[in-house]
Amino acid sequence: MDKGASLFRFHQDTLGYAGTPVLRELSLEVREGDKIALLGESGTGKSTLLRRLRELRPHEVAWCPQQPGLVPMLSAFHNIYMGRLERHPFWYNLANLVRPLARPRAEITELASQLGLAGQLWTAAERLSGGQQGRVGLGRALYQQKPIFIGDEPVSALDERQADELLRLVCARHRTVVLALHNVEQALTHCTRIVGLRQGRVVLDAASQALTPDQLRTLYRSR
Ligand SMILES: Nc1ncnc2c1ncn2[C@@H]1O[C@H](COP(=O)(O)OP(=O)(O)OP(=O)(O)O)[C@@H](O)[C@H]1O
Repeated sequence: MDKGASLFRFHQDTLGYAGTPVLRELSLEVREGDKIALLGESGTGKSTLLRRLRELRPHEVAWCPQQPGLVPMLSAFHNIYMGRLERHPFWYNLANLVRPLARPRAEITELASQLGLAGQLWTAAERLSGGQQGRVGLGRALYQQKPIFIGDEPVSALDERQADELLRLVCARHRTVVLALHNVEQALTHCTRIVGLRQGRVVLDAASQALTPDQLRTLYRSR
């Protein structure tokens, strides 16, 4: 299969915060068509890398952060709609806030049913369960309709069946996907490439088909 165009390329780079390095000697290339799972212990730098990817191509990235950051008083519908706020003029967004317009209403109703949120579309975010809030956050990222999906543990609040369904949806709707995950089976099932981090360094970068869950679990073993 042809390799897609290069989207992100790091060569011996350091990523971190205000002079504090988190990822060291980072060499990594992400190409169009990649479906990458980032694995590694908590605190090893997965979110730091994902944030950097988003900063590098802000207009092409559908961003699903670890904390969905929903507006508590607004409905699931309106929180999902916020994924496209910037695409519309102020008056359109205001009109849609007061009385949802036909087009976004149809689009978001359809998306909400794929997310298993059909019955919660008009419920305020603050009245949803943690898993439902996570799905609204995911819906907002999907509604952005950008070619690259970057998700920071986007299904961590969901049960296995829902997580599998939604990861399938994410991968079907985006050519390029980079996800921080903790579940090695989910990573191998849904992603074609695994990047493993340990103590701020890339220690694994291989095709999923060449790997087993046990090999991936070693990323979480203390040495
Ligand atoms: N905004 C920030 N300012 C300074 N340091 C930060 C900031 N965000 C994260 N860090 C530090 O960077 C390191 C890596 O954090 P990061 O969130 O990238 O890890 P992670 O692998 O995504 O962890 P988790 O699986 O728990 O989400 C940690 O030591 C963390 O304290």
